[in-house]
Amino acid sequence: TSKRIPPGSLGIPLIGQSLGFLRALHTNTAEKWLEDRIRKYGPVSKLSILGKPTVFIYGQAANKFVFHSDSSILANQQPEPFAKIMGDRSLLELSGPDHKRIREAIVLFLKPESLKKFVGKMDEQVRKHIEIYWKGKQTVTVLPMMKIMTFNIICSLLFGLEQGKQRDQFLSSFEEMLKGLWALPINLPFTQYNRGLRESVRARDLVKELVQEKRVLLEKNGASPHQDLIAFLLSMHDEDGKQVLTEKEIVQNVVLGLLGGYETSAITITFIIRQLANEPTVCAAVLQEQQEIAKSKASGESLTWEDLNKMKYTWRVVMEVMRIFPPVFGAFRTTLTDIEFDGYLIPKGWQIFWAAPMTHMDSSIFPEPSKFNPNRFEKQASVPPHCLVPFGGGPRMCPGNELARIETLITIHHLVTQYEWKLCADNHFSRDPMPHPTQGLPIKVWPRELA
Ligand code: HEM
Repeated sequence: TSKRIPPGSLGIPLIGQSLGFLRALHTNTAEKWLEDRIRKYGPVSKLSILGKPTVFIYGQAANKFVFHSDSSILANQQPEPFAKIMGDRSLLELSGPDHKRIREAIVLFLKPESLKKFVGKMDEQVRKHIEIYWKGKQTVTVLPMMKIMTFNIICSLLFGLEQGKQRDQFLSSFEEMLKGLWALPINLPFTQYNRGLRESVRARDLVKELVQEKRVLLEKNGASPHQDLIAFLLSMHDEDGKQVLTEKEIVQNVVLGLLGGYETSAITITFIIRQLANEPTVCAAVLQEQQEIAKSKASGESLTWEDLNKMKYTWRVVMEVMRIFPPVFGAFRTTLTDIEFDGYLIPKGWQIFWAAPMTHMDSSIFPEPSKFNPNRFEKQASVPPHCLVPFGGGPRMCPGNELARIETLITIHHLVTQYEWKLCADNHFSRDPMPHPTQGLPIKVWPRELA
């Protein structure tokens, strides 16, 4: 082929530009880091991140290309740390029929019609959380509290695991696993990558035990297939009576669901709380919408699916928070053949890197992009396709988006109707690689006096 490989440099072997990029994420200058690249090399450029040659592409057409290219040319193979820590049978590593089979099974459990019946239970868990961690307190550090809450919700939904020692063991393993994902793939004692690898083995062993316990319970008819994701997947059989997912696939994919789901949701809720403190007018409008819903309920009555569908303004606030502060900065694909994009050749086996902020903060797509303005979503059709991508897009779009919507709306409902708050720390945040506000967002809280 006569096409050119994109401009740029691959840097020092193995390390490439990883350190510079990770530092930029940490100091919350990753958008600028990428903009500098674009100024220097143009819209398509090569670099090396997390151990592999990579091409960075951005914009509406680039997002469409990443999310909708056929999986036979653009696979979801991740950089080495993701692959080793998450395992070779997780959705993140699979493409084609295997991806489709596992994803369809998980989506069947996470689709809105199935999650509807968990709204009451999630409502109960959010109230319990607020009762324990917020009631009577003068200050609350939001992010760690929200991580506990979303971890608990997802643990009971995916694993059927309620509060207790087993669940606490999980939390510490999962935190280390998450940190290891975006580490340099240098496996020496005391590196973050090494800790991530060790904890991933421990976490998978814990989940394996849980799967085996659940299998026994199901065989004795003591568990409902619909009570949690593990029971659901264990109960799925094809026409020949064969279990649709192997035990290894169940283990790796419920771990993926938990890892993909709890910190992302906790961060979204944390940034909403931060934003409501910074934007009194927006906060007043959210309060008004939520009080209308609260008025229609008896004291202590749970929120329902129908209530969530009335939270239209609050949902616009959530979308605006995810536009400006996307929990997932970006992700990778791997080319399975030489492919062409925008006149350049991207060789087989290279990574492609997409980054959400590049369209979220583009003024030709979202006018005055730094301005927090939930009303920009009043007309859904006003957002062009492939531009608002906090959950990705296409056949790999986040299957947990409905679960995230439900837990976020329930939490905001209870917090704004019961409490007021103001920030105790500055507005700064860093990305590790997910955005973390200074000191985890400590706030002063007091009960809301009802008018
Ligand atoms: C606000 C919360 C969340 C955000 C912002 C988010 C974001 C994302 C993004 C951007 C992707 C696509 C990555 C790519 O295309 O490379 C993704 C995939 C995924 N997410 Fe989420 N997520 C959230 C919550 C959840 C929850 C609650 C779950 C699980 C219950 C979950 C499970 C997954 C899984 C399994 C995938 C891989 C799907 C596949 O490859 O087919 N996520 N998520």
